[in-house]
Amino acid sequence: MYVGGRWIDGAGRNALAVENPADESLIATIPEGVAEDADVALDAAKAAQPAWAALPAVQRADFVVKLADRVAMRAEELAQIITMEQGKPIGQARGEVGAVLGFLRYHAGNARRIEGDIVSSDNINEEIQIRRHPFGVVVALTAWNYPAALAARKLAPALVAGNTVVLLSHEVTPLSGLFLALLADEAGLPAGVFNVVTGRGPVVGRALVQSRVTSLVTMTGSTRAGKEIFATAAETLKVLRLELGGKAPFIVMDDADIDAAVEAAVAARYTNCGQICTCNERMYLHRAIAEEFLEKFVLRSARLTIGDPMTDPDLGPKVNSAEIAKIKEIVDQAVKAGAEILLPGGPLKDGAFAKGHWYSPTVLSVADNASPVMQTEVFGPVVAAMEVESFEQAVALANDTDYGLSAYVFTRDYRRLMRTPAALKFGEIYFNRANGEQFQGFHTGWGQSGLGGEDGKYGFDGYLRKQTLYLNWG
Ligand SMILES: NC(=O)C1=CN([C@@H]2O[C@H](COP(=O)(O)OP(=O)(O)OC[C@H]3O[C@@H](n4cnc5c(N)ncnc54)[C@H](O)[C@@H]3O)[C@@H](O)[C@H]2O)C=CC1
Ligand SMILES: O=C(O)[C@@H](O)[C@@H]1OC[C@H](O)[C@H]1O
Repeated sequence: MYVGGRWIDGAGRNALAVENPADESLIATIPEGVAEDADVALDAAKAAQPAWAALPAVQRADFVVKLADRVAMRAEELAQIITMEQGKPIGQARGEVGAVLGFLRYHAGNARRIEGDIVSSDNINEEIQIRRHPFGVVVALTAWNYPAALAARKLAPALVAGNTVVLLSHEVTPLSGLFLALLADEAGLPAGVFNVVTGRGPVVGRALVQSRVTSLVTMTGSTRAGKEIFATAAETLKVLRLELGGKAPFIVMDDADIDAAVEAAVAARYTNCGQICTCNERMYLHRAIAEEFLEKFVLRSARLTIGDPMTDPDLGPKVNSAEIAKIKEIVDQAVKAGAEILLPGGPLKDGAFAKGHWYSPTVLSVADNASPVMQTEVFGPVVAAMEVESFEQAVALANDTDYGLSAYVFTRDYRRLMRTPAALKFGEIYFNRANGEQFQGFHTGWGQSGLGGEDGKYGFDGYLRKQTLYLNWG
């Protein structure tokens, strides 16, 4: 762990194994942190925060840019760490490093945009000012699907805003976060400004959320864990930013460019082996184009390459065996409930796949939106399609979910396109394109997909609290 500018070897703690999901080999062990580790890290962050906040914002941003420069210098090492611990194909891991750089550099650019307001008062000789301040100590909890990018997405705005940070690097993929700490150390970040602890969410994560030292918790992960964190945070009324699960609908209408829709549906389902919160999780296809779309989609899915992620295939392994078991269960339940199998796919266990966590692209067709595969987040290379009669039916079925993160709509009808934002209850909608947020956007989940939102000016503003001054000189 990296606390107060020093490396702590975790002596006296249990060791947690870090596995390479491609071959199940042991690549590292990390300390299984306990509540005391959380407290020590929070104290270091608290001690460092006043001096950090006192720096002009551009000087804080300079440190963040130096960190970005170190990431750029050692980009290939970080990409290989990501692939080894998480399993995404190396080309996609390089893309994740690009996202780390983007988050760091974008938010460094916000340093000169921390502003306030002067508002007219109802009283004579009085002015109202609204100021922005950092919260203090921010706790960052990340998912395993983008272990480096998700950490940078929180770290960069938090630091530029004047907060200090304690990151719990997910126990399944802890090495990327620890490597970022190493690079931050090389970049000369002052001690205690960025701290990284390891261990399990319900133990060290819970202690981080519970502590009175923590002012704000920013978490990306499952809706289940988000609810636990919400409950824990209630005791001390913490400010929360939760980026949770999704069940994105992919709507293709009769007037869509079918080939473009197929390509986007493939990218949005299978990138990172389907392990993205914005992935295409269920498809609603207008009956006039459903047959053509599915024929092409199944063909493209069947042709995707799967194998050793270091050789940069289309799909690497899933992150662990629990995830394989979870997906298999969803597919089994869906088939029991009447789903038709269009591409059997399923777990791979033989030959080159004897070791590792492999799941081949699987496509189903369903007639009932209540099917488990249309309601439960898969987070893997499995997708089901359902025929619809109209745009209105597609929207109603898409909205029939507790989630509200992202949605896809393929249509060339301008009227439909303009009606969609008010009709679909999702925080992020992709029209006529595949997934992939931009740094200046706002990644935000509605419903049980979270609260808060990240990126862009609104994401940055989330790391600043407001203070109102009534200045009377009467
Ligand atoms: N909306 C979004 O931006 C994204 C959402 N996700 C969602 O994340 C999920 C997969 O990620 P996982 O790593 O399995 O998430 P997870 O929910 O298991 O863990 C997320 C983080 O929360 C911590 N944590 C877990 N339980 C905790 C507790 N009781 N108290 C405090 N901390 C706790 C974990 O240690 C980890 O750091 C999927 O559902 C996916 O949709 C993933 C990426 C992006
Ligand atoms: O969190 C996700 O799964 C996505 O938002 C993903 O995370 C980092 C990448 O830049 C995003 O596409």
